[in-house]
Amino acid sequence: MSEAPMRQAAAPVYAQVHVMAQNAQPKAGKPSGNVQQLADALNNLGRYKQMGVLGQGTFGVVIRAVDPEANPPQEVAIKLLPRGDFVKNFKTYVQREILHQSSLKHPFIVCLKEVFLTPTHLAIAMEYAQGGDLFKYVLRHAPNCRLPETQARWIFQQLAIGLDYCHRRGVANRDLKLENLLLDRDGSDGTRPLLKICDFGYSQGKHELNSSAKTGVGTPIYMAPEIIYGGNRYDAKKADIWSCGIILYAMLYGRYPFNAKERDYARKIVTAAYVLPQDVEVSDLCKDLMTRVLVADPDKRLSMEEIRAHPWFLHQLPEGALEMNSWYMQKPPYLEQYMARIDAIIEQAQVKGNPDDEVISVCL
Ligand SMILES: Nc1ncnc2c1ncn2[C@@H]1O[C@H](COP(=O)(O)OP(=O)(O)OP(=O)(O)O)[C@@H](O)[C@H]1O
Repeated sequence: MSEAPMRQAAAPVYAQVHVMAQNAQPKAGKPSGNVQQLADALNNLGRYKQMGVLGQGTFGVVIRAVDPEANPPQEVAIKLLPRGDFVKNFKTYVQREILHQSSLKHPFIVCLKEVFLTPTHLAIAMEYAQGGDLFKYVLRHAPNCRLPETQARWIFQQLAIGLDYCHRRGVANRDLKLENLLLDRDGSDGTRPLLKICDFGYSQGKHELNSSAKTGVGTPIYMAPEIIYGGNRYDAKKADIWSCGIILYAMLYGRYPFNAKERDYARKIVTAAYVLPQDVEVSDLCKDLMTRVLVADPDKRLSMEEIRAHPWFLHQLPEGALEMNSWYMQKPPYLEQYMARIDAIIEQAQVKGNPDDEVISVCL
């Protein structure tokens, strides 16, 4: 058996940033997660009211807060990155996260609301997804950590539609995984959660997509064969589609198709040597789609268009879902007008602030 049990995926690998992270973190100071320190940082803004800490990722602490000035008051999630060396060392990551994600306005993508600078932190306020991440959602389906096929299809449909929109906008995510897919509710009341793709820190933008990607990015067990194989020239959109196949597999079987603990797991990914467990009942149509997505050769892998035309994908797809991206594409990317101000904030975030500095902010 080569499949792996459901464990939190290892941190993403980003050939340059990852090495930098390892070298720079002690000096730059990883966010401590100290609640009082975070509260102080927010008090300087005097607008958001902190409600608790949601978690800490590789690049920052995320807190839950309320915007009391919104009508009605609105819950938000705020990612806090310490000002100074930290932002300086991870400037590319920070720029990608803010610039790419703020150009994406879609119901299946976490919406960035405001970027602001406190004396201590660069803060990114975004839509709060109260259902948590898909990894935990799948784990809650005890005892097997598997979603019923209809539920997995609903999530996959949203993922494909959200990702299709990103790709049409010229953005490839490059770190799609269960942990980076959030849900607007936990579904415990029987309603179907809406998916929210988040974390665009490793994404590739329009200007970069015209040429192929040059940096091997992603989380190992979700990484496409062409990245592992060569790593220096690949189509990031096709690599995203592979990751969707891994996500679908994990939702259905409650395990991953490849086991990063095995010595030859990289070879298995490169040759797409995975098995479909026989102990789980999955329809033939679903297996047909999954095995045509998890194809080692990116040229033979299903394209987004082909996925969207596949009968398993189309089954029980809500009316109008196929057309919704054309509608969202009509909305002009408003980003240009904010670009200079966002750049200025990121520039300023590379130096530490003073306690009496005025808070600078851009609403997106
Ligand atoms: N908009 C949001 N709504 C609700 N929870 C969120 C939101 N954004 C992030 N979180 C949660 O906050 C925690 C930290 O998120 P973050 O994106 O910084 O790191 P990560 O995805 O866990 O790690 P990494 O950046 O290393 O991949 C995670 O548990 C994540 O689910």
